Amino acid sequence: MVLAQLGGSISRAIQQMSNATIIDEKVLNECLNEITRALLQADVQFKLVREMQTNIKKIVNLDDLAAGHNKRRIIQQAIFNELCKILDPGKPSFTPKKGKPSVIMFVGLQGSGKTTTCTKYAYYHQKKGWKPALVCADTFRAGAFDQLKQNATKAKIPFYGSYTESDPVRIAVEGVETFKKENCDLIIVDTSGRHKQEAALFEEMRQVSEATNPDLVIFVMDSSIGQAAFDQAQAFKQSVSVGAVIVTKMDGHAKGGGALSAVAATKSPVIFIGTGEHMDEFEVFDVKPFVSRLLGMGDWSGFMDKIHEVVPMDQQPELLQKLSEGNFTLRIMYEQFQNILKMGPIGQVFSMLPGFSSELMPKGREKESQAKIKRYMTMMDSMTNEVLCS
Ligand SMILES: Nc1nc2c(ncn2[C@@H]2O[C@H](COP(=O)(O)OP(=O)(O)OP(=O)(O)O)[C@@H](O)[C@H]2O)c(=O)[nH]1
Repeated sequence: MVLAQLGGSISRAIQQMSNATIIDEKVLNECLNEITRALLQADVQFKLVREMQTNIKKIVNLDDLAAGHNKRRIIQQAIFNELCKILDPGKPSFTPKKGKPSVIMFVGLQGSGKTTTCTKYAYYHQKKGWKPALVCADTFRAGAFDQLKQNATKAKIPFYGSYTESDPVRIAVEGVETFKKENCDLIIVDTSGRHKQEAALFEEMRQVSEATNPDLVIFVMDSSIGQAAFDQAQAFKQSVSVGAVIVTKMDGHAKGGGALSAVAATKSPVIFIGTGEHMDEFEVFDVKPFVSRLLGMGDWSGFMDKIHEVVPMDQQPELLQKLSEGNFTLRIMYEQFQNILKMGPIGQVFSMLPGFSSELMPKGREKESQAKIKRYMTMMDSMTNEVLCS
């Protein structure tokens, strides 16, 4: 997973510090230097890393911490808070309201995944009862309209675009008007990919924004973006009022630190992440559970939600009752193994438990573990049948 290596390095630095008998200035500095190195290696912008280090040092004043204070926990919490601060500027993004038309404009660098993400965003809301529509204002890339049309048709979402009109402003305005008349409540405008060096394309984006007056501009960013991330993201923010970020390709193995910098540059929250090429590989983004899992600190609330999702409500009290009576049968064990498999990729589930960073369960090994559990299941299946039949 993206950023897994960074998470692993930070966790190791904290662990090494914990192993020290006394946590003094020297030990803290060593830990922070290690974290700084990891962040820089992962492509996080230098200025951001410096700021983070200064803030942590300000918060963790070892002289002021009375004996008996759990210094390790305080330092770990400070690192956690600083990473959260990068990903969440503290002000929520505009939230569209069902039944009331909202215009959402997608912008970003070339190939960042805008068109794919527009459809994912529309599909996600459509499943929740919204009436979304897609407008293709990308007249720059040949094939952009065809791609959007194909995605929209597959998801049964209405779309608007043109093969002949070359003015994206005109298409965007016409599309938005059309879908407002059709009472669509989420009108999504896809725009061309561009870099800050392309002044004319930036001016064009500004014009589309001015003409359609979007309620929210979403900056779509590829997680593998490197050192140039901060400046590019800042240029977008200065041209149009970016209000939220979606980070794509989180299923890859990119270093991901550039993405952290770019998020900081937009001063806007990450609202979703893309985790694959398919329409439903799209997740709501929550900062705290994400950073918690990244640092191997677990995500108990996410884990409990998963359990509630897979163990049917009516079976939960019965299961607890049996367990409290020490009544743990082969049948219960079998059913619980089945439930674990329903919880999704095993790596994702493990990363919710404290002590497991996603680096410890890389993608390749997830399949291996899932296969092992499946083999246990088959074994358990025949054992259960044998016991029940005898
Ligand atoms: N693995 C993975 N691939 C993705 C994800 N999101 C998009 N892609 C792929 O990234 C490539 C580029 O996506 P597009 O949606 O065409 O990107 P774009 O930003 O619209 O491209 P331009 O219009 O040229 O700027 C495609 O091959 C997508 O399938 C993701 O979350 N994970």
